[in-house]
Amino acid sequence: MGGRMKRIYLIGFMGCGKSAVGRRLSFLMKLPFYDMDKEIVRQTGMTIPEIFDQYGEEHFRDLETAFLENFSNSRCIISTGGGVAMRERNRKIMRETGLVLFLDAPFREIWRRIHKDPNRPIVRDSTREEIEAMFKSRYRTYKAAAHITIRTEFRTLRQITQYAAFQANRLKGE
Ligand SMILES: Nc1ncnc2c1ncn2[C@@H]1O[C@H](COP(=O)(O)OP(=O)(O)O)[C@@H](O)[C@H]1O
Ligand SMILES: O=C(O)C1=C[C@@H](OP(=O)(O)O)[C@@H](O)[C@H](O)C1
Ligand SMILES: [Mg+2]
Repeated sequence: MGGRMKRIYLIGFMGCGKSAVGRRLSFLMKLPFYDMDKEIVRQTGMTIPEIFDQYGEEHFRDLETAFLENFSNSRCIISTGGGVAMRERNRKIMRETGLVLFLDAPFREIWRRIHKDPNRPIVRDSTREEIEAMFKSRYRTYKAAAHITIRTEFRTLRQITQYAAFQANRLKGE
C-alpha cells in the first residue's frame, strides 16, 4: 500500500459484519473507530432511509465519497457502508490511505442478518432474489478492492476481530 499503514478499512456486503467487527477491532487495537453510516447520520441529522427517500441514493453515494475525501484522522478503523467499495474513486482513496480488509460472508448468513432490518433502504425496497443478484454482482469488486479477504463463515466476531488485528499488525509498515 506504499508508506506506513495508516487506516484500516472494512469492506463487504450489507450484514457481513463491518460495523460489529470494526467496533471490536478498535477496542482491541486501541484505535479510534468511525462507522461511515453513523458519521453521515451525525453530519446530516438524518437517518439512512431518510437520506435515500428525500435526496435519493446518488446523493448518499456523494456523501460517502465526501466523507472519504475530507477525512483527516490517520491511524483509525473505518467501517464502510456496503456500497462504498463500488466507486472507483472511493477504492483509490482507501487503498492509498490504508489497509483494506474484505469480510467475506455467505449470502444465506447475510440474508438472515439483514432481511428484517428497516434501516437498510436497499433491503427494504428489494426482494431476496434482487439482493442475492446484487451480492453476486458486487462480490468480485470487493475482492479486487481488498488487500486481504477474511472468510467469516463459522467464525465468531471475536475470532474475526483477532484475525483482522493479526493481519493489520503483520502488514504494518509495509
Ligand atoms: N461472524 C458473526 N457472528 C455472529 N454475528 C455476526 C457476525 N458478523 C456479523 N454479525 C451480526 O450481524 C449483524 C449485522 O452486522 P453488521 O456489523 O451491522 O454488518 P455490516 O455493518 O457489514 O452491515 C449484527 O447484529 C452483527 O452483530
Ligand atoms: O450496501 C449498500 O449499498 C448499503 C449498505 C449500508 O451499510 P452496511 O453495509 O453497514 O449495512 C448503508 O450504507 C446503506 O444502507 C447502503
Ligand atoms: Mg454497518
